[in-house]
Amino acid sequence: MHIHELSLRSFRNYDQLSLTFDDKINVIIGENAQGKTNLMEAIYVLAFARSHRTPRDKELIQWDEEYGKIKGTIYKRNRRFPLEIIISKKGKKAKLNHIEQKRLSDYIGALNVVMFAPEDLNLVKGSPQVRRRFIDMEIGQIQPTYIYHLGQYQKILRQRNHLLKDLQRKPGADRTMLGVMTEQLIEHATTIVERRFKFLQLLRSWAAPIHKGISRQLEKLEIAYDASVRVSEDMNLETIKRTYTDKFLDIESKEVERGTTLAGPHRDDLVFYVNGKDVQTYGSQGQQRTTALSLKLAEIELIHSEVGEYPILLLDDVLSELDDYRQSHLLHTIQGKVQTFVSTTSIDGIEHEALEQAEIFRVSEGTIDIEK
Ligand SMILES: Nc1ncnc2c1ncn2[C@@H]1O[C@H](COP(=O)(O)OP(=O)(O)OP(=O)(O)O)[C@@H](O)[C@H]1O
Repeated sequence: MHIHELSLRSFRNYDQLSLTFDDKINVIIGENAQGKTNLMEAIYVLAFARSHRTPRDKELIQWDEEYGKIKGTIYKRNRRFPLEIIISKKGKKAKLNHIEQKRLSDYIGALNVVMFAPEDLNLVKGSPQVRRRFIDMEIGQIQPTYIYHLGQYQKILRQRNHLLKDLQRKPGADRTMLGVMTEQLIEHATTIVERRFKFLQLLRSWAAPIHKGISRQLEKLEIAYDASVRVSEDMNLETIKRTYTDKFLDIESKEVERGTTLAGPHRDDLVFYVNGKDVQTYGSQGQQRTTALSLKLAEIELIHSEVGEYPILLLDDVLSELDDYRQSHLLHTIQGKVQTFVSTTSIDGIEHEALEQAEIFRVSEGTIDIEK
């Protein structure tokens, strides 16, 4: 799939912008703070109806404006799809084929995007939240109903935590409502966990051979799910549910005492092992980077196998962070098959034949000129 046209209105530092892109490689060059990441972000928001760098949609609207708009035309399975996101101070609207989608889960998934930015190199070293977000975003774009379960789970989790805080103050109060909420929480939690397990199996099957290739056959990558409730990948949904129910019965008093939910997918994590050793603890910076790169490349292949088309790849200022070997591995892998956007302050350090045919866009203070 690829984005053919993109137009922005009052989005970040872009007043008005209209561009058409090459279906292979597009390079966005500019000094710092000119709008490179903002352009990448616009494509990301067009795919996910949310930003990768802020949870506050309002920040996306150009200062002093009432609303911001991103419009794009994408081609997927040789069909043309117009997409549109309108962000106002009151909320946002997502339109697919000019029709507003009431539920974001009906919108997300039309455009598949893989973003690779310097902060993704933190996937291994960073907090569990970074890894949960990674897995959630990826499952969400190939299985939009996952987003629905995740949204419901988070809503019930907030209400349940609120109730647990109340019970913490009045431990003798009636707990009927807590039971009802726990049941609802388990319903969504178990679906989330079961889908994460299935996704992990796929991710592993792609990431392990890719990692082996990048490490010149020297490293074996394994990925484990670190669950806060003792569930395992060989369990079916029924068994996962039973295990969850037992766990929550077990920890009820402790949860009331602490005033918060102590187990569930919001507390789970991923662990990466290279040659049997936990990369987060024992891996060198190079091994951690190779792991992050393998996961990103695996994501591209996984989306291709599930959706039938390659996603769009956004490389935001990340090429210069990779050494020549990893850079060239990445560019070689995507060459000719993945529409890619590369942002950089200078193209000098990036020497690869893939970039020779690229369309070059120069960004300066929120305006873009095309250079051939
Ligand atoms: N809502 C907004 N309205 C107007 N301008 C904004 C808004 N949000 C951010 N900006 C401006 O956008 C610019 C930053 O753009 P961007 O993050 O795309 O930089 P960049 O070109 O990627 O730079 P770097 O190479 O430093 O990452 C800053 O000048 C910032 O003040």
